[in-house]
Amino acid sequence: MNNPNKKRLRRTMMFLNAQKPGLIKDPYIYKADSLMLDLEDAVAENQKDVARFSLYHALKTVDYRGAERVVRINGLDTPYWREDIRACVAGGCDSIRIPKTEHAEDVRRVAAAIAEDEKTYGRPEGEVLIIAALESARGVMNALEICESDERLFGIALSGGDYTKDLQTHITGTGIELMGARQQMIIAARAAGVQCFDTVFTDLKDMDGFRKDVENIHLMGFDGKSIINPRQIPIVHEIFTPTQKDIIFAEKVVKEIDSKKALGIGVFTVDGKMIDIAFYDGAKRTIDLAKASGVYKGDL
Ligand SMILES: CC(=O)SCCNC(=O)CCNC(=O)[C@H](O)C(C)(C)COP(=O)(O)OP(=O)(O)OC[C@H]1O[C@@H](n2cnc3c(N)ncnc32)[C@H](O)[C@@H]1OP(=O)(O)O
Ligand SMILES: O=C([O-])CC(=O)C(=O)O
Ligand SMILES: [Mg+2]
Repeated sequence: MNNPNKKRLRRTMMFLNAQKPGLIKDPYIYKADSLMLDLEDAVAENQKDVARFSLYHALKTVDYRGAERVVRINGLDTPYWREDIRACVAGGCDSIRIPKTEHAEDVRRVAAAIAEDEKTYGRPEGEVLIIAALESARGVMNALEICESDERLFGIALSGGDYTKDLQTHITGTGIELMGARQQMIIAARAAGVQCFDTVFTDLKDMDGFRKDVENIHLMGFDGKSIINPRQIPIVHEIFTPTQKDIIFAEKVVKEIDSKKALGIGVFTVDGKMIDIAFYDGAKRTIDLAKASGVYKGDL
């Protein structure tokens, strides 16, 4: 089960309420990398069946033009999650987001249900992937076991609203209250070789605060961010896409390391900066990210 989509580009993962046909009929126009159709907290309790029905038909009929179709199902402590998975798999979704994940076993329960439904609805085994949202102190403490829980899991995401509630604090806009969780989660994700995503920023009036938040999580090593509104997309894509200056430098590093290696030279400078083999993977990653983002013009 080696699904190449596990590593796809996911700078922006945009939530939209599956209850609203006006939102789910054509959200690909905004060009988020992933669309997260929500059956959980954005949907009122007495609208769960309506939202699931509408989601199924959207998955069946709308061409999302290459955007990943992720569905956030209801929690495993609700009566809805099993039917949610059936609608997702039968409808043709790409991935399932598990909310409020606390243990590796939560992921394995969802994976077993997906496997059953893939068989029933004739989909290839392993096609539907999983992302686990960590929304509590226990979930964050168990980040590594969750990252290593199942082959289908491509990543974990911090869900700051519920997480700060569990910590008995609140979202401040400064990021102080999220520091520990962010650090622990990115370390766990990298140790396990899966992707890691930051939480939503809900103050749509504070675009400067949003930009600072994105800059910080980019520097911490996150792969992308959950977002709630199309206006947030260009800022995240700008920060998460390598600049032409970064790309040209990375190309020089890769080419120089390759050619100096043949000459038996291990350490040298590029544009006045010391370079050795330790810089190779980082430079390669910049080029791969540039290619995936569609901004690479070179020949590597
Ligand atoms: C803590 C959590 O659990 S977060 C996850 C659950 N939350 C969600 O799913 C909320 C997702 N976001 C939204 O529903 C909306 O952005 C809101 C309610 C926050 C704000 O809505 P608005 O005030 O209408 O936003 P805004 O004026 O910027 O909308 C501009 C356009 O973008 C569309 N739009 C807004 N948000 C989204 C979205 N998430 N996905 C797709 N389209 C969207 C609007 O429909 C509007 O389209 P129109 O110009 O054709 O009418
Ligand atoms: O996943 C997210 O970022 C949104 C969410 O559910 C939370 O903040 O609790
Ligand atoms: Mg939540």
